[in-house]
Amino acid sequence: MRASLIQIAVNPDQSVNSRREYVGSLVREEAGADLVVLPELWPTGAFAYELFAQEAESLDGPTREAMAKAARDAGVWLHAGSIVERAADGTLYNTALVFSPDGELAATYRKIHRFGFDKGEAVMMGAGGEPVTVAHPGTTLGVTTCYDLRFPELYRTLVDQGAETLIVSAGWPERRRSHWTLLAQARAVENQCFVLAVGTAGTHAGVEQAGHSIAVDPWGEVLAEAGAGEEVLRVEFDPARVAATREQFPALKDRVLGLDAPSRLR
Ligand SMILES: NC(=O)CCC(=O)C(=O)O
Repeated sequence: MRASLIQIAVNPDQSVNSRREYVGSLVREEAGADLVVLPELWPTGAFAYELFAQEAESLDGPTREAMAKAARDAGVWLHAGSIVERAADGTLYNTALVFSPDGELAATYRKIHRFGFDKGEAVMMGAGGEPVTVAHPGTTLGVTTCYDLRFPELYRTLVDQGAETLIVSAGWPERRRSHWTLLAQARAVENQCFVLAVGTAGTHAGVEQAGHSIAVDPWGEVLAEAGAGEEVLRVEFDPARVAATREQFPALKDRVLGLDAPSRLR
């Protein structure tokens, strides 16, 4: 599998329309990859809350159109990051879009864990409720978005649904970069999966982004890591290593089920 993680610098001086065109051209340059992955909410930036209502779009909107065309032109599977989706009832969701190489929308995923720390996303957006896997011809993908990375139970559910390669499409701040790297490796080790985690670069809405997109193997080793700036991180991996790792060190077989009691913190 050849995967390209496109770490976009969300430049607030660029219009959303011109960023769509630009990102489409970056995807087209990855023709030949088996999978291309974009970060969370790259049209606006994940922390540009003041733009969410204005730039919200339906699942038939301009980002879908631009990314379907880019996937088709490049002939690639494309996880096109996420958009601010406006549902038919007016609710906003942070929704990831996955396209097959013919430009068909193969899957959507509404982010389940909304970022509540600064009250932005958790106040403005609805929560998704459906874990999503995608049957890519090379590997089963588990689709997750940014803050989800802190919640291991979602990843366990995806593994139970057959996920072998866990995607984390993010807009993660520099302030908590050590958590990003640590959690990406933890999700890989505990689930004996590949993790492909792509973030944004630059600064938007006053929040410096971490960059440092990362690919981790099922043993927790870092296969490739980006720097802080805009970059395409290209990585090759063999999905058969998931089954091999699980056979050689069968920790998942020793799970004790039924420990997921309701949280006392709620
Ligand atoms: N957009 C996000 O989900 C931000 C997550 C984050 O900053 C963190 O978990 O830390």
